[in-house]
Amino acid sequence: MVIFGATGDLTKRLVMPALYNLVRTRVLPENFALIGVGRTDETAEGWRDYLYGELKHFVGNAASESDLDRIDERAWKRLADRMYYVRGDVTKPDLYEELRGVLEHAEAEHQTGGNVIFYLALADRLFGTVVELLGRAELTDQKEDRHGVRRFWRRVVIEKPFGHDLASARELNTHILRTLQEDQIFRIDHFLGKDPVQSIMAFRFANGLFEPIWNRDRIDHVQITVAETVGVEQRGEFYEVTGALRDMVPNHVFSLLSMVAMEPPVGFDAASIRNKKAEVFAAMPAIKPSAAVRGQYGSGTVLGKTVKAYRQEPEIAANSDVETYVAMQIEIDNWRWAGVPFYVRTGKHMSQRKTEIAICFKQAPYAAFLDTPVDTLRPNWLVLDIQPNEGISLQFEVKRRGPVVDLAAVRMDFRYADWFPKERNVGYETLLYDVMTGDLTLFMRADMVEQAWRIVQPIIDDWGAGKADVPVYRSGTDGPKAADELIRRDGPRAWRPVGLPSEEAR
Ligand SMILES: NC(=O)C1=CN([C@@H]2O[C@H](COP(=O)(O)OP(=O)(O)OC[C@H]3O[C@@H](n4cnc5c(N)ncnc54)[C@H](OP(=O)(O)O)[C@@H]3O)[C@@H](O)[C@H]2O)C=CC1
Ligand SMILES: O=C1O[C@H](COP(=O)(O)O)[C@@H](O)[C@H](O)[C@H]1O
Repeated sequence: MVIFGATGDLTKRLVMPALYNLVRTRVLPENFALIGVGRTDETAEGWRDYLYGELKHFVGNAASESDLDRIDERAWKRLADRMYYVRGDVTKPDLYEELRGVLEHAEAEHQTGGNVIFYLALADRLFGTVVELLGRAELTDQKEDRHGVRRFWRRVVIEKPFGHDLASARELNTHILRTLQEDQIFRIDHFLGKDPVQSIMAFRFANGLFEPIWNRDRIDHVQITVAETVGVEQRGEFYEVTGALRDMVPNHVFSLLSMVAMEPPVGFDAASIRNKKAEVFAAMPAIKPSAAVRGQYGSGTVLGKTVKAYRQEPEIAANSDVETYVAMQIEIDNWRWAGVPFYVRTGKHMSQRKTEIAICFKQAPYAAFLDTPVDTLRPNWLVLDIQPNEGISLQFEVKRRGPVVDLAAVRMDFRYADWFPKERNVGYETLLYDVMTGDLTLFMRADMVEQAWRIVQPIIDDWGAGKADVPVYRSGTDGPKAADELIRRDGPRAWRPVGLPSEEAR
């Protein structure tokens, strides 16, 4: 594997810890090598030492507190012994000649068989250039024998954001497809590496119970929430040209939505699953600006800590109108979902970190209980908790104990932690493993990325026109008031509270 961007944040935070975990659990075979590329004047030894120092902070989800600082030295050594560093500028063709030499050395030394993953942990403006230069140096050519059987493969992992809008995403696809075949391209979305997200398909399609009610007959609406407590942190420069909509919606939020909304695939191969997800995107009309709301965090208190307003953060313009919160109503025009609104929202500096998909079922049509008007019955909620709690819960009505009929909403909970031992993983392990095995299921195809941008393009255009001020919401709250009005427009609906622990959220 060649990591372009070896000295960057993503490499230390996610890619290296995931590789280390794959080595530690012996998923990664011995015949591999890792080549880091960066502009920093560094040696292989210096690069290894730096990453070793960072590993303990990011290796994640330790089974117990005492495991947090503990690194399996033998596993680390297996990895470190196979690490190389190449200093160079990815926009300069000579780098790729030097890289070829190191790849040949690694192949001879570690019997890699010629298979190479190029991981583009770089700013998105460099994606097209790097792929083009890899191609010109013939490093993306795959070798087949005279019977057409592949002797070795070359794959490219591309980070997000994949484009800034529909036009740039199309342009980038056209650019990289001049060099690569679609099945060499792994457009990564780390939300799909999260176990509870992958589990959505198992929940829907491995149980006979839910699918018959998973449609417009029984479902009133769906809410998807990706609430964060973090602010823009040190990423001001990136965020000022990105904002919450581009950063989260056409990628992470739509990935969650497609898992919930897709039809059952005919098989569990990549093509079948990606086709079904692509059909969902194709059925989603472009979102009208009137169905979207944005906000920007002001100062406030998040988890007991006083925080600054977005406009006071480093590298942020004092008059910035970039959104840190977005909520919207989405339609899916197909047989299953016609008339069922999907409300999605995501924001920074909200009251609590919580990602959940909540499915609200239609209320019972009539109350058979004396003195219980039908409008006091609560709807059933099925909630898929993605993070930080991982689980699934179902809310329903029961009768309280006692002589009178008095109804109460209760919940049946499944928690991953109660059933399965906690694993030390950072979420990228599955995705990297899938790249190694050539499984494209969890990666976005060119047409899917373009559809996603098509759907949000009218909002990008409208907000980019700077016609209106961005409403400010207080940090530590659940977003701007306009979002509450958005969900109330078509019926007596309300957002589920973010601020309460999910155990209490009703
Ligand atoms: N950080 C994160 O948590 C996440 C990041 N991403 C995506 O991953 C990608 C990388 O992000 P991140 O790691 O945060 O960015 P950083 O700015 O931290 O790192 C950028 C890396 O690119 C290298 N680089 C930049 N220009 C060149 C060049 N011309 N030639 C060679 N190397 C170059 C830098 O090398 P040097 O410093 O040595 O110059 C550095 O290693 C982005 O697309 C981002 O959107 C996606 C999800 C999460
Ligand atoms: O890609 C991104 O995702 C993170 C949220 O990911 P999580 O796994 O920590 O929930 C988000 O903070 C960041 O802005 C965005 O670029």
